[in-house]
Amino acid sequence: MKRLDVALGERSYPIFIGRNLLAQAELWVSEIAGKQAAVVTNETIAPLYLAQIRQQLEQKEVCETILPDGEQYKTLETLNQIFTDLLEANHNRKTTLIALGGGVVGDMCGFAAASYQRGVDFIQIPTTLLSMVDSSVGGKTGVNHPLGKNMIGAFHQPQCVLADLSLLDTLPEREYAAGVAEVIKYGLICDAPFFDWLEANAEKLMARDGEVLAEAVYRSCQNKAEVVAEDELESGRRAILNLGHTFGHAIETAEGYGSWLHGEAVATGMVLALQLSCRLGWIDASLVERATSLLSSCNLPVEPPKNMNVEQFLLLMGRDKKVIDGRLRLVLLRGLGEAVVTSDAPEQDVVAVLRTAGVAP
Ligand SMILES: NC(=O)c1ccc[n+]([C@@H]2O[C@H](COP(=O)([O-])OP(=O)(O)OC[C@H]3O[C@@H](n4cnc5c(N)ncnc54)[C@H](O)[C@@H]3O)[C@@H](O)[C@H]2O)c1
Ligand SMILES: O=C(O)C(=O)C[C@@H](O)[C@H](O)[C@H](O)COP(=O)(O)O
Ligand SMILES: [Zn+2]
Repeated sequence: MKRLDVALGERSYPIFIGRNLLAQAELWVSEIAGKQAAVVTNETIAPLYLAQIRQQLEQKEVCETILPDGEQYKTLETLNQIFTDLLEANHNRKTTLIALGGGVVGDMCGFAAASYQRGVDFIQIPTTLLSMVDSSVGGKTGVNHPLGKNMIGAFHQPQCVLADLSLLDTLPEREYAAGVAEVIKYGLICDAPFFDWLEANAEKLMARDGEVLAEAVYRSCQNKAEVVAEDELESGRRAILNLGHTFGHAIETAEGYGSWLHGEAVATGMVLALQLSCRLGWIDASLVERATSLLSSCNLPVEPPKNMNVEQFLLLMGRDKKVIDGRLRLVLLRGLGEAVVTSDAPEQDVVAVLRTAGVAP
């Protein structure tokens, strides 16, 4: 088992990474300060792992919420189910919420924890690769709105993150690949040696080789923890974690949340962001090719959907949370491992990149 710490002063917390960690109560049950705990999970994960959680929480007064499964349920309406269950079970401000699931459950449980009785503790037990390497770390929580992705939410840090790699044994291939997109993101934005290592180990990573997987999760969390520690509330540098997301969120929103997985939309979004960086003369075409080929070899899409047009992209990208004074702010690369947040990309170049990628006007 390996441990990393997210250094945020009094909000600091550990990330534990290893196999068979659920059974190690000293790592996470010890973080529950009171006698009440509430598990939030979904209908797919509950039959797989809820019994193991219950076993560890025998001494606690436990409330359970089992959400419907899917990005399309990451909404304010579904969130209310958590509040209703907590209130019916008389949970007070000393309760601790436990997110057992992927990024959807984690983001919703985290937002419930941020807002239930004005804020209670929560623990992240991520069950997907994506949630282990990204969404469980850093305290971004929230839900989608039909008009935009993650538009309602709060920053709320967990008490700890338990990344139990054995839970990935049941994760479907397509979901696993979606997580790999966010892993590759770290190499591109801030860790060139990690990108080189991923190129060399892509086959083993996709085969879920134990050592390679553990290293990929560790390096990803380390990179994310460093960025978050520097800029918890995204007033500056943290936005680099959004590489590909302005394009990607537009795809997810246009497709109605769910037909494109988040990681898939980010993969395509990163390719578009790199193509734009290249068009502006900031990176070589060879880097765009390397990234595209790595993402492709990990079974990720690298071309935008054929049913979206440029107008739709620009409308949805215009609602991105990074927009200031009506100007798009994009995460682009100045080199491998050198992401920048910029409003210097002219709209005509964004349009040209989309058109070259086959998007209709
Ligand atoms: N807060 C953040 O910083 C952050 C970062 C990245 C992504 N996100 C959000 O995370 C979400 C995507 O997360 P995700 O990719 O984990 O998707 P997800 O939560 O929808 O989970 C993917 C699918 O896998 C199933 N599943 C989960 N764990 C499983 C397991 N161990 N075995 C079998 N099936 C399992 C789920 O039920 C679901 O059907 C998006 O909403 C995205 O916006 C948030
Ligand atoms: O932690 C962050 O910061 C990120 O941007 C990580 C992203 O991978 C993640 O998808 C996040 O939810 C996007 O946040 P948003 O603020 O662009 O909605
Ligand atoms: Zn993301």
